[in-house]
Amino acid sequence: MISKEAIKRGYNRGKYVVGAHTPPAYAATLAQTGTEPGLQRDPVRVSAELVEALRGVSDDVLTATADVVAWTRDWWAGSMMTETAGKPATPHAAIVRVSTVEQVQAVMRIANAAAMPVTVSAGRSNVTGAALPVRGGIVLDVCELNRLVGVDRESQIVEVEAGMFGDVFEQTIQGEYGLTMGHWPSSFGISTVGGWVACRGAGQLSTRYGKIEDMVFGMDVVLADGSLITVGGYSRAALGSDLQQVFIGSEGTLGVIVRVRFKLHRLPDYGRAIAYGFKTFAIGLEACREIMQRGANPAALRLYDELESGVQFNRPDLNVLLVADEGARQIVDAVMAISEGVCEEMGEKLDGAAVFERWLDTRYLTGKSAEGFKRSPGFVADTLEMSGRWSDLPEIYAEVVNAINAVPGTLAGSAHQSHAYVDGACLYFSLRGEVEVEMRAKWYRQAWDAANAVLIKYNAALSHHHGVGLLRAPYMEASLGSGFQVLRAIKRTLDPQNILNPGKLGLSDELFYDQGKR
Ligand SMILES: Cc1cc2nc3c(=O)[nH]c(=O)nc-3n(C[C@H](O)[C@H](O)[C@H](O)COP(=O)(O)OP(=O)(O)OC[C@H]3O[C@@H](n4cnc5c(N)ncnc54)[C@H](O)[C@@H]3O)c2cc1C
Repeated sequence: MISKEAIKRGYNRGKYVVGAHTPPAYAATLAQTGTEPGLQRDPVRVSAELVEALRGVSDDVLTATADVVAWTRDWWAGSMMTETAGKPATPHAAIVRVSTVEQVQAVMRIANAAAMPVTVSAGRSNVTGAALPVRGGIVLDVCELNRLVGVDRESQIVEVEAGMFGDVFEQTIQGEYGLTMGHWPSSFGISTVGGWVACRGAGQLSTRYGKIEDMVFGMDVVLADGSLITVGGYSRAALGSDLQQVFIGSEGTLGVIVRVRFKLHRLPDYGRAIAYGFKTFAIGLEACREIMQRGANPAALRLYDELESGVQFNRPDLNVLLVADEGARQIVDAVMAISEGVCEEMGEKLDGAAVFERWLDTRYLTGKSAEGFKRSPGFVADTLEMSGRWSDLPEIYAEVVNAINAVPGTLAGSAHQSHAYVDGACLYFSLRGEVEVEMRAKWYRQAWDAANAVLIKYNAALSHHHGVGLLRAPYMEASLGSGFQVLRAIKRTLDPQNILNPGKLGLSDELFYDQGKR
């Protein structure tokens, strides 16, 4: 019912590009293309000879600066700040477009032989700079690698190529098979299924259907040397470490995901929603914890702090909680009975139908973190989603909001709880600042440094679903501690020349190329 509704109402009121990258709003305001890179270091140029070789094995190769700027633009605030200041993030690269697995393999063989960096690019809806070719080289665009391979109806498993966009994917499995994956990120129309896996994403109904790492049954990956491997493929297994999980969330640094097999669910017709208000965010969190720990898992369990409750539901006096579920009637009714029982003990009943309708109507509009604030040239808005234990979350909420608000130039920090588990939850913070245009990057980094210092202190996960990219790279070693060396070792083994998306996940951007060996 909530899943059906997403397709029925459409993404961003239909204002987006279907089946290809949708540019962020600021792109329409740019008068001209700069050529000096804002975020590239010593970019590797692709020689004319190599371009010819790539043309021979792909559908298209684009090298004109204006094309490269347009085809590497993403949704990260960092890219926006540099490009609107006259320096596009990554103007030097060759965009190589492919539509078959064999082409991906052929491109990787050529790149591997030349020790040429390759950055996989899909919907480019990431908000971390993850798909920016910071060392130049090849940008491998997989958006045309987008066929639905087939469905095993009995096992409810779909096989799909990585570049299919989320709206097309769900429309197809709902319309043709009466199934849903239940993965509903706020970017579902502008992101691809491969991008979901590569970033370890989460959808709005994750409390019932799980996060993307719970949904992948198996997948095929092309490695740095062009070889094709298959990982996963079992309901559960005891075959040593789970190799599939190594590639989920690897952000294009370990291989190119080319085909994914996902678990599906029957498309529900039944759903219900309730809403309650709480005096403090901490009490609201307590209610969420109780609901989860009493065994209920409503598809959406979302608690908004006062600032966001004011903007979203016109209730700045309360912390509004929406509990919504879909599925078999008996299960949904039981989940709602448990949830209602908890909320009655701690909160004030609100008009559930009105809160639910407002959420359904606005949840897929882009630019929500800026809502309620006046935009100006010096205005920057961004979001920070993390996860922590229930026992730490009230302090984390208060300390992160205080830390953001203490940075000069901040307009406001706020948060909602967006994904809940038995042991903890994801808090999704919004940060907005307004400073002199040339001070935006400084304000931005100070705000992120301040918030991450709190998260590292509590040993919380710095990201719950947006991933690392360039944005969180500086904090990765401090966050993962002694485990970080394992990530480095895996990277060295799978990609000894460091050609796959160098400089991301906090890993080195040093190339074999730099050592004068080519
Ligand atoms: C308005 C908005 C709302 C958002 N809401 C959510 C949300 O609710 N939940 C959520 O999880 N995220 C959300 N995001 C973030 C973003 O949409 C996700 O990270 C998404 O999964 C990225 O997919 P993409 O196809 O756009 O990938 P890209 O941005 O093109 O790439 C992201 C990273 O994945 C790598 N990659 C992409 N495809 C492959 C592949 N086939 N093989 C190997 N590596 C690959 C790239 O190299 C890059 O490192 C939101 C973003 C926006 C702009």
